[in-house]
Amino acid sequence: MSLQVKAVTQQFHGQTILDKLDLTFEPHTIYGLLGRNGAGKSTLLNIISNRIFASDGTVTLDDETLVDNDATLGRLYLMSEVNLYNERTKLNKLLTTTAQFYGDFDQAYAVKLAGQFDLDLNARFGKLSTGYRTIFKLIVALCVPADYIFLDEPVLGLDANHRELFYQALIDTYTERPRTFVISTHLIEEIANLLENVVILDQHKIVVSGGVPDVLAKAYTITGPETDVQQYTESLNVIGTDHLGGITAHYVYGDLPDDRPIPDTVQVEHLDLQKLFVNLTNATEVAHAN
Ligand SMILES: Nc1ncnc2c1ncn2[C@@H]1O[C@H](COP(=O)(O)OP(=O)(O)OP(=O)(O)O)[C@@H](O)[C@H]1O
Repeated sequence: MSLQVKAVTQQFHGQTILDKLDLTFEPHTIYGLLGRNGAGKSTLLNIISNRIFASDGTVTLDDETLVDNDATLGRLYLMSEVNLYNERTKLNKLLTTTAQFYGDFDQAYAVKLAGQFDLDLNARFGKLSTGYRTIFKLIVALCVPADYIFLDEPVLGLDANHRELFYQALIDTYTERPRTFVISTHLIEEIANLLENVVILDQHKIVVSGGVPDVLAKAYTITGPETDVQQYTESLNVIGTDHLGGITAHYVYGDLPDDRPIPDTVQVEHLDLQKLFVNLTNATEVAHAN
């Protein structure tokens, strides 16, 4: 069972936004979908959940197409910025309607989460603040019985306390009922510990895709005097550099050579996900690798 994106291309007004993307989302895994503003994350999620049609390529779930296939589409849920709800309808009613649509909707958990977030279910959707609109949509996303849940900017407008509450709820519900979550967010530091896999989009392509530990295992900071650092990182995949006082840092993505000793003056450490992301997607840097 997996969701496969094959050679998906999206063009808007002759401009390529996504260029022949190949991706597999495995069951029961939490993914981070990362990319700079305008990288095409929402476009990809909208294509996967059949809200827009790709210019080319296919998306399948267990080898079944998602286009005009309600049974397969029902196994997917996309929570996004778009408000699908009638402003005048009360939240209670919206939950009941959703429960009628999705047979196994976890109404009890929805009510419990609403309590934790201090969300009044008697309120009308249109009366909610930006943050509470997001909270309501998140609650629905965490309670639908879909196998693949796509969360596009799930913490938009949420204060720090509510973000913490959401991350905890995500872990709780995932532990209780494993399924796949694909989370698109710019708050990388906050979410890094939750992610099992990461996909990074840049320049219309996937530049990183894999398990977070595997990806970070080959992400390095090499620091020391400039000439020594330069000598050591020569011909390696240097994705960024920094200079602080007399110290130079080269950020490297890829395996380090076995046959090149690390000079005593040079320190090798691992990068965290955010630093790796920033360097990989920095427009001034050209070296990319998988
Ligand atoms: N319906 C559309 N018509 C024309 N261009 C579009 C359309 N939807 C998206 N785009 C363009 O496609 C590009 C990617 O947009 P998208 O919203 O997918 O990026 P994103 O990675 O989600 O960005 P952000 O992090 O800023 O939300 C942008 O340049 C955007 O202007």
